[in-house]
Amino acid sequence: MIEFQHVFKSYGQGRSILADISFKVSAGEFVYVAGPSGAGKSTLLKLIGGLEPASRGSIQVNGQRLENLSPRARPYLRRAVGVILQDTHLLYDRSVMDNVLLPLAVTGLASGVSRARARAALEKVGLSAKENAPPIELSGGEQQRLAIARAIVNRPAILIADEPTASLDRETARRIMAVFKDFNRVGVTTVIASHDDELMAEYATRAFKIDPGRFADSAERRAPTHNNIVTNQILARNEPSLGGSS
Ligand SMILES: Nc1ncnc2c1ncn2[C@@H]1O[C@H](COP(=O)(O)OP(=O)(O)OP(=O)(O)O)[C@@H](O)[C@H]1O
Repeated sequence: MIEFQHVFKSYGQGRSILADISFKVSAGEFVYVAGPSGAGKSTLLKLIGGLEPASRGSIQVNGQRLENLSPRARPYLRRAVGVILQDTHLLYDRSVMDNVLLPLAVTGLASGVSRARARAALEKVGLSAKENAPPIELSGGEQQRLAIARAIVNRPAILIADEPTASLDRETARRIMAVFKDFNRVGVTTVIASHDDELMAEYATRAFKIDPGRFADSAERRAPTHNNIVTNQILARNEPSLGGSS
């Protein structure tokens, strides 16, 4: 579903943020990416979402190689990967409904179909009652749920989220994670960047730990070579949902 092979990333002429990263995420997994501030978690998510190009190496997402993706294939990638960035980029001068309709605007769906889909997305995140409100009237947790609704309205195969619980209290954070888990249960491959190991351990099936310094991937038993340690740890408590018992 997601495969990185010897991926390097630097911005401009700067140092490598990610160096020789290789990993695979299978369909239906729930992975979280950990690591200290500046380690490159957001960068990793942006590479998966095709929002930043790799400097070297090969990235495959949902069957497509990103390094030679044609401009025509780009919208399909956008639809296959739902993205929730740290700054949710909500449109504060539009309604909740309009925010969720936005990604559907380019799909050519009839407006009735789009509205029905947007309603279904809002229902899934528990925001049906707020569809006419402006996002500014929503709490932090509700705004995060709106960002999730907007990310899943195109029914992506993969959902990536950057620190979606960062500024939320424990109970609200758990509610957000439960929303992600619900989507993951129906097969959406989920990758979340987070500092919150304890919370993530409750939901994720695997942890990638990026440590700027050296590189190793314990699951593949590789010797440390380059700049980043990616400890790839299976979280035994949470079985992958696809093909699993739940
Ligand atoms: N667009 C950019 N241009 C130049 N440098 C960047 C850019 N985006 C990120 N960086 C740099 O890349 C490094 C990794 O940043 P990134 O945001 O990926 O880390 P992070 O692990 O997500 O950090 P945090 O936990 O603080 O969000 C940082 O040194 C950052 O300054």
